[in-house]
Amino acid sequence: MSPQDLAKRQAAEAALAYIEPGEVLGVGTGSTVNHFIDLIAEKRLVADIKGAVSSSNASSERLKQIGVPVLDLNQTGELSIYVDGADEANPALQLIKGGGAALTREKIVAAASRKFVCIADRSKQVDVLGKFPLPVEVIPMAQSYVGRELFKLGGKPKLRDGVITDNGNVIIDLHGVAITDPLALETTINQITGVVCVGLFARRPADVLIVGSTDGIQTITR
Ligand SMILES: O=C[C@H](O)[C@H](O)[C@H](O)COP(=O)(O)O
Repeated sequence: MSPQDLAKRQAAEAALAYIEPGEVLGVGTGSTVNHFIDLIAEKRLVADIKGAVSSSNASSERLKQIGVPVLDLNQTGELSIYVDGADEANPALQLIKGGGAALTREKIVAAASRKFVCIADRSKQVDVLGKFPLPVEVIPMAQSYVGRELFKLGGKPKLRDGVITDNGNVIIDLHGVAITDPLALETTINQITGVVCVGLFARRPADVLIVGSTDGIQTITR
């Protein structure tokens, strides 16, 4: 396992402590979350979990494989805990997410959860968000229009080739914008017609960030 992968696994392992027995768990998407799902099985915690609401078809499949029932958010009500990774996190625990194209469902599950526990390796920590291209999920017929509107914001919008989201939409990645005011940019992009969701989690940041590294675990709480 690479040092980065090991760091992701360490963060994922620390997040197991947030699982509330008998509760429905929110589960995100990505390689760090895959460690979290695998660890639930390895540490024999499956029976503790009533079920999970998942943010992607990929995570749903992985959860079912280890025997965790995947539930419909419309049937569960508010969730106590949501565990997910991130592409970037700033000191206010605002995030860029969507490198795996799951941003919309991730934002929905995060919004419907009381506590959002974000797990990451140290490479994801930044002072200013925006080195990682900002993913925007867009209704396919609006992709050219939205691209032109995003261009006006000063960055370089690029269609993510060959990617269709679980919701049947496309992803435009906005490159080269240093996000000094995440709340304002989230609002601006949300208001572009044809945008389904922007992968900027400023209005709903993480509540806890667990960072894994070769030096060990660091837990940051908002
Ligand atoms: O759409 C994907 C998600 O936002 C992921 O949580 C994010 O891309 C981080 O993924 P990873 O854990 O693979 O670095």
